[in-house]
Amino acid sequence: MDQFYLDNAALYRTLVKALKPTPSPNTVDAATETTSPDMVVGARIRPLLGEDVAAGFPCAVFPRTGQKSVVDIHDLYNHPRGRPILKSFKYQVDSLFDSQTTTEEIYGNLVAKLVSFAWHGGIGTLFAYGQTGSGKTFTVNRLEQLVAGTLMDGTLEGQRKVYFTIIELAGSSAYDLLNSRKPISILEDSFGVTQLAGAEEHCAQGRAEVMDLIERASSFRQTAPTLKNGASSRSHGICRIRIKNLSADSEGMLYLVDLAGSEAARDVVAHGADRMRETRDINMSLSVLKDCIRGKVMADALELGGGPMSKQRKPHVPFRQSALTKVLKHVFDPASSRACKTVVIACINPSLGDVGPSKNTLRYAEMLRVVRPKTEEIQLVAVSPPTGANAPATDSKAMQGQLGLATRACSRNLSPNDAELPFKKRIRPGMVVSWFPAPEVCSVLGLLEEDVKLAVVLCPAGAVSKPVKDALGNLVNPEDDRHADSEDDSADGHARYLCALIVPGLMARAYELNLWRQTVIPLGMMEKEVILQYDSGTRYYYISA
Ligand SMILES: Nc1ncnc2c1ncn2[C@@H]1O[C@H](COP(=O)(O)OP(=O)(O)OP(=O)(O)O)[C@@H](O)[C@H]1O
Repeated sequence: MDQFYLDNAALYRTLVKALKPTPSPNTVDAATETTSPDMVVGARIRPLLGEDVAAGFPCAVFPRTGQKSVVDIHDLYNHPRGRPILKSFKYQVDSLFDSQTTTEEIYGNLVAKLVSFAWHGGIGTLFAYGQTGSGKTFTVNRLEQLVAGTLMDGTLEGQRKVYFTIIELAGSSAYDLLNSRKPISILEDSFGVTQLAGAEEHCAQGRAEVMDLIERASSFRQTAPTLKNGASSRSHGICRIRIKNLSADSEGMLYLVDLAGSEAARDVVAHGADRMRETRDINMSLSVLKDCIRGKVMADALELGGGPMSKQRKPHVPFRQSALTKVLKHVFDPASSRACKTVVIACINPSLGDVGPSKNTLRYAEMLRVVRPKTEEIQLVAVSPPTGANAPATDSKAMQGQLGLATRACSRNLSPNDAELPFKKRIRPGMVVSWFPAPEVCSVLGLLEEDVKLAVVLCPAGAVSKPVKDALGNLVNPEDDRHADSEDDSADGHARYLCALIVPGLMARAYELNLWRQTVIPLGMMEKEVILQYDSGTRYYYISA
């Protein structure tokens, strides 16, 4: 894929330059959205580094002018019958920091509030998330120093004792970075409190001592180089600061978490089975973290609204499923009555060479924002460049190879010849279609009228000779459908297909497949083929074209 981007870098620049930045009328400004005040999702775009520029990769990530906290990513896709085309993807966060923003400004905007919250007895947590080489360690290291400065310089009101513990989690193992990387254990005591057994807690006496601790921990952080970043962290780094108020006998907590890089599969290919396993573990723990953050924020929102209604399920917060979330039990346990505030900074490498992971990082960031679903709209802008006699020919086979994993995680039919036929002539199992059910069908199926209706084709309805019921006990293929002759019917548009519903996820542009919610859809009700791409980080599908 890198070679494809490099070969087409000049075309990419031309296409991006020709784009007209028209703000979408459907875009919701972050300021007008209803998100949890206790959960802020920011994104930091790092500058293009000398090595990115030297490699020839253009910038692919652009903060949108005129729309606060919206970022566009323009990606280049191979086209089977012409030159590559540009597609644009829009992401919304709560606070966006461009490549000129300093860590000091980010501290002032997002982190200083967490410090004062923890100083007054709350639990503040900061996560830096992002693909490898995107600037997580760069950001967290400096933030640790700034936090330490504030805590130690005496400007905060009152007297506190401040204790530092800095650990590293690699898979299910944990190490004390302030004690020569000695192995420690994560245990739950009989009161249900997570203990870092064996880790030393340092009572900080002054600013210089804390800076020294931070420096020491950072030099012990285990790293193994990836293709992308020569000094990559393949582990989660957690700085825990306990702030004890002796006069009130209470304590606050501040966690600064430098998450392991979400490494792209293509980088792993060059390494061995151990690295594959390591990457799988990291991705798993990041996925559990996402479920915990969302679950906790939603549980808090329900609590504030007077508890779950009779039909609402209490959100599940699976904090016991990974070592990382076990350590952060204070933050996630729904049974905990402690006040929590969380800030996530999604770190982005703006290079076109890293555009896939950047999209994943921003999708993950969007997943963490708990926005009311009714304000969410599908917003995907596909921009086709002009084609002409001078358009370079592309080798579609070579391109499929370059697309590699992305293509396999996609609902697209891999036979390029089929693309010539109208979609109704090439219906196949696994094809995703948009359709337009009548309002009464929507209400039976529990679909909202304003949502885009998607379904995946399973088989011709006539292929199922027995009655089929969905998980709710509803018959989905009545007698008429079972005897339909799909060959003849397809000619006049009367064929019917057994399909499973694809329904909107909890955030904008995300969908989930409900295989258990089946229905029969007549060909005439199908509108067009829709290509979905699966994102393993968020475990949702996204419309790709
Ligand atoms: N805002 C920035 N300004 C200048 N350089 C930056 C910035 N952010 C990151 N860098 C540089 O980018 C490189 C990668 O950054 P860093 O090591 O922090 O990435 P990372 O996301 O922690 O990667 P990994 O997950 O592999 O550990 C480093 O050389 C760092 O100095």
